[in-house]
Amino acid sequence: MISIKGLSKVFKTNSDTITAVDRLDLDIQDGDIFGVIGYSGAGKSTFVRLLNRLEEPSEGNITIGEKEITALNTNELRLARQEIGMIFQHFNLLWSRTVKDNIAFPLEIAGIPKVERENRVQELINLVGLSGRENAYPSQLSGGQKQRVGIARALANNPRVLLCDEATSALDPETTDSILDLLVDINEKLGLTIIMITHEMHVIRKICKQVAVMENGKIVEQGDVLDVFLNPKQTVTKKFVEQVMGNGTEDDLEQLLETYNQGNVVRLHFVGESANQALISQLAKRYHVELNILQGKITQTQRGAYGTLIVQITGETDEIDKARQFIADETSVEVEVIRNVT
Ligand SMILES: Nc1ncnc2c1ncn2[C@@H]1O[C@H](COP(=O)(O)OP(=O)(O)OP(=O)(O)O)[C@@H](O)[C@H]1O
Repeated sequence: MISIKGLSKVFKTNSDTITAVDRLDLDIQDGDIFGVIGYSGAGKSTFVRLLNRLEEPSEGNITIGEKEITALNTNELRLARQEIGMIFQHFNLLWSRTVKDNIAFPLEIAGIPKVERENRVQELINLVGLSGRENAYPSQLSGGQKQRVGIARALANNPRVLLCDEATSALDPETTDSILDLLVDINEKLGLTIIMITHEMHVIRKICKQVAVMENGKIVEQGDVLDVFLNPKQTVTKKFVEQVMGNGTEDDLEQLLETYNQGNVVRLHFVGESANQALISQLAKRYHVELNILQGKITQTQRGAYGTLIVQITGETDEIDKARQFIADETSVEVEVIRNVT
């Protein structure tokens, strides 16, 4: 577990004192993909850099596993950092070194013998999907490929924790998704803990299990991603949820019901359902009903699907009842009846 207690960072400039991280407490479970989201200036980068002491804390404790990171001397910290990999928004690669030499770099520093090093580099190249690009230079790679090199390099010494500071913010949406898929794959294969710093709710939605929302150096809301999506409490959290779900206002329901003036209309609430895509087609196959999706938005999280659909159901009453019963008995989707025609 990663345990953070009373962590603060105060920057003092000639004219100003800025508290970037403010008495922060947080526990992160081993093997988790933990997201920290916040707007620019919230203190996310400072927070993540405190975890491996790229920034020295002004106050507080950080414990990773059995090691109290904040109590280590310089030598101990150098060794501990081998267990904490990090990737960056702008990759931070060595431009004069090839892909394989970039990945070998932390192994050289750790004093790993040449043959072992070469084997490990090849293993990492395969893991991140860069076979065939071993001898390319960073300038010859796409953004996504550069981040793959960054990931391979961060994993070289088998870390227990991977810190990701806006790791996909410089990438287009498609490349972002492929890098996020790779991170999930690595989390599952290697079981390491991933901490993702981001300002994009899409990143949280797609891969995180837990999320903390940061504002003014503090964590203002925290929990299971699905719970936070379902029930955002703080204004800042609501804004982030709107990034992926819209503002939740439905078209005028009265008007919708007037336009579709036949049959039953239900609102289906998906709260972590795993088989949502199949649900509508299953209902249509199993029962003599016709289903017409009138409105709605479903989004996928690591904890399942979340969102609502407004669906018109036409057919014989007993078939409609059976279809509704099926949803209630066999799925976690909640059915709210908007119009009941008997
Ligand atoms: N080295 C520094 N010296 C002085 N102030 C700093 C320093 N680093 C960060 N800050 C200040 O600390 C606050 C938090 O910055 P930080 O970069 O951690 O936020 P962030 O949430 O990561 O935002 P961004 O995504 O824009 O980097 C900001 O007000 C910033 O100006």
